[in-house]
Amino acid sequence: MFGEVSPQAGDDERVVESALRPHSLGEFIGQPKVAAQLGLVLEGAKRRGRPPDHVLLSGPPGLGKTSLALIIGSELGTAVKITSGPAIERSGDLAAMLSNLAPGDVLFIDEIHRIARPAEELLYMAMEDFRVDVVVGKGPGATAIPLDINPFTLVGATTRAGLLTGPLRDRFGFVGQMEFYSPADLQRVLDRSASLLGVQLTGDGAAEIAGRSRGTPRIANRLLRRVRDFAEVHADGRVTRGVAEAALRLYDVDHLGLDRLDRAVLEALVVRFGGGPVGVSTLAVAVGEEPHTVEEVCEPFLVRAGLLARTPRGRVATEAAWTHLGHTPPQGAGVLRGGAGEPDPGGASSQTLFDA
Ligand SMILES: Nc1ncnc2c1ncn2[C@@H]1O[C@H](COP(=O)(O)OP(=O)(O)OP(=O)(O)O)[C@@H](O)[C@H]1O
Repeated sequence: MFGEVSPQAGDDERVVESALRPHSLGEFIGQPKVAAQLGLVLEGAKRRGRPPDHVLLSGPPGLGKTSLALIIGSELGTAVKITSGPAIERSGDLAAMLSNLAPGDVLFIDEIHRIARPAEELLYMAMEDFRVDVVVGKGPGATAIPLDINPFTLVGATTRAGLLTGPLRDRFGFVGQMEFYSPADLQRVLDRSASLLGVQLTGDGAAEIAGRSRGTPRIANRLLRRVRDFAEVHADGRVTRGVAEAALRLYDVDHLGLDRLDRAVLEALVVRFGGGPVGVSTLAVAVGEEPHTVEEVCEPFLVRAGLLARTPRGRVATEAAWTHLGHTPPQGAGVLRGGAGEPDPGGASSQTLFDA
């Protein structure tokens, strides 16, 4: 049930992704607020010689939550055991995991909002008192035997902090809200990755890729690898602005960084549903995707980019979305001029991503 810290050999893309991970807070680019706050939490714990408070990291996929969980382990000099909410099917599985932790270990639970309810309840006592109740027997004769476990630090990651129950959220001593990265920080991520991969990346090439990376380091690194392929096959291997533009055109990544699925969502919203409002499930069916993929992968960025708004009545395309897709926005009232709906679940500020 525990995942390995290093991914399986043979899975090239994941091996590269792991190789590109920052290993210390000093190496971790961007997220100045979370990094500074977390640095303090870890330093305080180290000085006291005690495991730090439990940490919840929240934000859209690919912003560095797993990287930070691994960094917490390496900064503390302890092992990190990895699992995920959906992988914990029975509370007994979680009890076994918790009782196998060595003193001070970090337990990383990705997608913690998807943990089953009985396992979540077991986690409460483990987080607070470092104890679990092991239930022996079934039915009316069942008894709960309390079992001490070693002090540990739970690091939970979630793309949907709002779905966490109050009691679980309250047991985290530190909550880090990850923000989308600025283009300047993404350029630094790209420069670092290029030097680790031995790719010649020019400043304007990095700027071009950064501007199309949806504020997300994982996407920046993925685009860099695709552009590198293009540079090696169709050019002299150097990643310049021209090479990046040509490669990303080939891979259907537009100048705002929208990919095929983002555009399909916007196109369905604008063309099939006249700009909305429409429910997320209907929208997901229209593009042949799972509602949670549309909600957790596409929407945070589309909202942040001011292309889609979440309103109490459903999803609505903004005027910018109509224009971006090459359609004329309907005239008159009712067309939103910016992402004026519900705030981005990633918690990103209202600063536009495309101002650099
Ligand atoms: N601050 C950063 N500096 C440099 N590289 C980063 C940073 N954050 C993330 N990355 C890169 O982005 C990749 C994705 O990061 P990570 O897996 O930690 O994200 P995540 O938020 O856990 O995503 P998910 O929730 O989808 O698992 C990493 O392999 C790493 O190469």
